[in-house]
Formats: sequence, C-alpha cells, structure tokens
Amino acid sequence: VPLMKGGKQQPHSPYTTAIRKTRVKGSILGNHYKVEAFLGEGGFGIVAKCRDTMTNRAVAIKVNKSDPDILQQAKLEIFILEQLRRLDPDAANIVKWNGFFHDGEWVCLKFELLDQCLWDYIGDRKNQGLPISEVRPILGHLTNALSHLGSVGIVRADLKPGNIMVVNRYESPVKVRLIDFGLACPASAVMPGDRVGTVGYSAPEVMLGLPYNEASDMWSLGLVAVELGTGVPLYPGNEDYDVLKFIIETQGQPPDHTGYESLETRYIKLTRLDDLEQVMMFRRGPENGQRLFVSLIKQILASDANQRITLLEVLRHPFFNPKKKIKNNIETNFAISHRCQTLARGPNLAHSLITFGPRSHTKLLLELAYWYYTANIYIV
Ligand SMILES: Nc1ncnc2c1ncn2[C@@H]1O[C@H](COP(=O)(O)OP(=O)(O)OP(=O)(O)O)[C@@H](O)[C@H]1O
Repeated sequence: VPLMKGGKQQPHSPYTTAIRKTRVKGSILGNHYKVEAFLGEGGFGIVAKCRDTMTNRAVAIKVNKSDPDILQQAKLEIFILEQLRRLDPDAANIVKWNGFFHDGEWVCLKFELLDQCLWDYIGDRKNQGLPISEVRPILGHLTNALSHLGSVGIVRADLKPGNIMVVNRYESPVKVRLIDFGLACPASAVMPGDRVGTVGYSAPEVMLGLPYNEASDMWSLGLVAVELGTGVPLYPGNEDYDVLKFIIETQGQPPDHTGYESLETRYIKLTRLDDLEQVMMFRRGPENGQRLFVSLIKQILASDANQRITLLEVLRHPFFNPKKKIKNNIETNFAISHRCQTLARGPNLAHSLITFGPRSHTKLLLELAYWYYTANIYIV
C-alpha cells in the first residue's frame, strides 16, 4: 500500500455508492459509462472496465474513494496528468488520459483500457522471471518513460510492477505503459522528508527522509528490473526498517551524501566509544575513574534501546562510588524530589484561589486540602 504525501497511510474508507457501482456490472457511471468489469483496486480507488455508450468504446475508469485526503490526491493526480498532456503517450510509454467527470461527489478519471499489470504478467510466468529477451524491451520502455517524465520535470515517486501495465500481453515484444500518477510530483516541489511511495520499492534516501529526486525513480526502476528478471521482488518488506536491513545486508551502508550535504559539527570524531578514554586523557590529563566513566557511557549510549541501561542501573554503576549504599541514596533522592514538588504546589494553589475567584474554589479547595494532607505527611 503506497503512502500519501506526508507519509500518511491511506485510510481504508468504507465503500461509497460510486465505488460500489464500479463493482456492479451494468451500472452507469457519469451519464454514459456502463460498467462491464472490475479491473483492480488500489489504495486510492477502484478501476472498472466501462463501455462508453456514446462511442461504444471500452475505457478504464478510476473512481477515487471519497475520503477528503484521497480527493485531494485525485486533484493532485489530475494536476500531474494535465502536465503530462505535453507528452505523446505512445512515445513516452505513459497511459492515455481522457479527462475526468464527476459522479455525485466522486471524481472519475478516464483512461485508455490496458491489459494487465506487470505483477500479473510476471505471475502468469509462475514467478520464474522473464527471459532476458523480454526484460530488455520492457526495461527500455520504462527507461524511456522515466526520461520523458524527467523532461517535463516530474518525479514518478511510486514506480512498482503494480503501476506498470502491459498494453497487450499477446503482442511480441510486449509494450508497457506507466499508470497511476497519484503520487507523482514536480521535481521542484519535492519536500525532503516527504514519505511517499511503496515500502519495498522506495529508495533509501526516501526512507531516510532525505531529499529525493529522479534518482529515486531510478532505484525503483532497478528493483522492477530485478523482479522482471527473477520473478520475485528483491527487497520485499512491510516496514522501512526491514527493507533498509535487507539493503544494508546486500549492498552495505548507504552513503552519507545521498542528496544531502551533512554538516560536520562534531568537536571530537570517534570511530568507537572506547576511544573516549584517550580523548579525555589528552584533553584533561589522566584522572581516576575515566575508564569506568567510558564503560558507563557505552551502556548509556547503546544504540539498541533495549540494551540501554536504566536510571537505577546508572546509579548502581561502579563509576559512582561502589562502596556507598547507592540503592538507599536513589530512593532518598527520588523521594526528596517528589516531596519538594508537592510542597512547592501548596503556595501555588493558594495563589490560584486568590487569583481565579470563587467559581474555581471547590476544586482548588479540594486540591489544597489534599496538598495539606500530603505535605503534612512529608513534613512529619
Ligand atoms: N488503464 C487501465 N487499464 C486497465 N486496468 C487498469 C488501468 N488503470 C488501472 N488499472 C487497474 O487498476 C489497478 C489500480 O489502479 P491504480 O494503480 O491507478 O490505483 P491506485 O488506487 O492509485 O493504486 P495504488 O494503491 O497502487 O496507488 C491497477 O493495478 C490495474 O490493475
């Protein structure tokens, strides 16, 4: 399921009348589009094969779900499709768009009818991958499509086999076209940190919230290519974390400079925390406890949050004088701080009583009574 701009997960809205209609053969969308078959459903809408009763031509109609965020997404898709009108769909390997109409409050986008998406096409080959002789032209078409998008300054941002359609599976070589521009955006409008795309096909820089550009589409293209050649996705995962882990295991750590110029603001550069001891000795001269200090710091700064030391354990660490009865000290410290807070509250309550007048009296009086009670216990 792709993420919308801002990283929002698409809401699973209940089916609306228009959406339901796209599933019922014979129902009419707009005034003259007769539903013939259900073609597919994405996060944003349902696509139906319809017959234009005026021209008798078959078309694909995408009815957007009625959630306000999704309607906004539909408007963005229309905006991008308007930009793409500058391109020749045949030459650019992108779906032909024939405008939109409203059915009630729903936005219906009209597209040329295509055959099947690449996932299904790959699935029909039992997920064993396509021969190189077939991969080559498909990859060529996709590269061509992306370069056309680049020529009008559009980043596709959600390239995956589900968004690539085969025009006619019986043709040889098959032609493919890009569909679904709901998440595409002008390269100039890319917001760093905008989390868009589908987990498993997004580039590392997108997952890391760094600025992204057409190069991110290139990453997705690479993954689509691998899937064409092998029949299976290279980094399938439902969570960014898993996908990043797969990437790092396979390709190593992504470089720092993925489109983002990091500033060196460190005063000391360590390659491991153990070197802290040397740094301290250099800056301050040798002192007792430096080694214990570093050992404590290592436990505090454990990058795995589950391994990180707790507050109580910090105070029990030998860095603090191990001979003292630390546990009692801790308890005393916590208790004292709590008592101080409680005692400090009394005068504030009394002040509020004076400031806010009689309407707030009852609650404040009750609180004051409670304070008096607890403060007395502490004072005793
Ligand atoms: N022009 C078309 N011709 C035939 N089938 C189509 C066409 N456009 C879309 N479909 C089918 O409908 C499905 C959903 O379409 P689309 O990807 O545009 O919807 P979406 O809600 O934006 O999906 P996603 O959740 O992937 O963003 C496609 O995977 C495909 O199976």
